[in-house]
Order: sequence, then C-alpha cells, then structure tokens
Amino acid sequence: VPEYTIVSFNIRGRCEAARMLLADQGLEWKDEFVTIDTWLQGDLKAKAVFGQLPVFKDGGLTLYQSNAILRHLARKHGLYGKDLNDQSCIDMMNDGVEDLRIKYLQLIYKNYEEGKDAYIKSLPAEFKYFENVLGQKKYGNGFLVGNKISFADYNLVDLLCNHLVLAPGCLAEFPLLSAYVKRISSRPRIQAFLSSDAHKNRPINGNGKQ
Ligand SMILES: N[C@@H](CCC(=O)N[C@@H](CSC(=S)NCCc1ccccc1)C(=O)NCC(=O)O)C(=O)O
Repeated sequence: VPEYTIVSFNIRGRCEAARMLLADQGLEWKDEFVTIDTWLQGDLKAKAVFGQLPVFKDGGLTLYQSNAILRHLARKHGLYGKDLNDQSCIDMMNDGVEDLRIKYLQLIYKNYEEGKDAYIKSLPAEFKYFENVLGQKKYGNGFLVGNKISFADYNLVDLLCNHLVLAPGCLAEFPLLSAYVKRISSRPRIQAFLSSDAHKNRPINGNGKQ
C-alpha cells in the first residue's frame, strides 16, 4: 500500500510538482480527488489547517501547504542539496518559483481575459532571472542549485510547462531555460509521467483556464 496520499481537486494545480518528484524518484502514491461539492458540503475544509487543499498524508503525518509538502519529500529523499548552504539556496530558488506561481494563479483565477496579453508580455522580465541563475551554474547549467536535482527544480519545471501551454513560444529567447525544461522533462520517469493519461487528462487549473 503506498505510504503517500495526495488529497486534492482533480487538477494539476499546486500538486503536479510533487507528483513529478514522486514519479522521478520511483515512489508510489495514491491520489484522492475531491469534487468542489464534497469540499463545500463535507467537513474536509473545516478540518483543513488553512481551510485549503492539497493535503498530503505520509503515514500518521498530515501536511497542508504545497511547498511544505515539497520540502518534506525533499528532506526524506535527498532532494535538498549537499549541505546547509545548498538547502538555503534551494529555499531561495523555490521562493522565487512561488512568487511567479502566485502571479500565474492571479492571472488564471482573477484576471484571465483582461490580463492575459499583459501577463505574457511581462514573462521575459520574469524568466530572465531564472535564465541568469542557470547561466551561473559551473555544472553546465544543470539545476537551480548544485549538480543534483532538488524539489525547486520540479516546482519550476512544472510551472514552466504550464506557461508553455499559456504562451507556447515563451521560452524561445531563453536557451538555458528551454534546455533545462527539455532535459528534466525527458528524464525517463518524468517523461513517462507527463505522457500518462492520468497527467494528460488532469486540467491544469480549477476553472478550466490555461
Ligand atoms: N498556500 C496554499 C494554497 C492552497 C490553495 O490555494 N488551495 C485552493 C485550491 S488550489 C488553487 S491553485 N487555488 C487557486 C484559486 C482557487 C480558489 C478556489 C478554488 C479553486 C482555485 C483551495 O483549497 N481552494 C478552496 C478553498 O479555498 O476553499 C498551498 O500552497 O497549498
């Protein structure tokens, strides 16, 4: 029986990065999808620490907050760098990814029709920071920090994949970011996960906009 359970809406949303991490690491998990009706009628929301999904269960541990879930898995599975400095740099990078994710979600859920064009025009200014980070890597632009994948990489790749749906050419002027997304998404288990029906049939967001 898989030790991990993800309880979420049937969307990629804030959990797909964790699913990508689990798949890449060869780890099993169970997905429990909650409908909006169940969520609003049931006591799931009332029991949720912040009244939100996703929930992650690891044996007796129940975790909310998608970034806390990523960090928990990173600590358990060696995806948090080689030392304390790496951990802090990885935290810094993941906070940068979260900043962009919040902007993306704001567009999707609050301002899609009116805000889409301006948001896409603002992307080069956002992406150039990550392009610069990859350019500083002495390991040939391998990962955000050091020469080993971390939870921040799964989080960024998931978010960039969402952006490639929103604006297909958005990485064209960022060779390092384009190569980075290709390289990580073609890791065998990630490639298998991304081509699975489970992934492909899951909408990116909860309101059908992408
Ligand atoms: N900081 C949290 C944020 C979790 C979150 O926003 N969860 C949303 C759903 S996931 C998401 S990306 N939300 C974006 C906006 C949204 C709100 C309500 C429903 C669907 C989407 C949620 O549970 N909404 C239901 C509710 O609040 O009753 C995290 O990182 O997990």
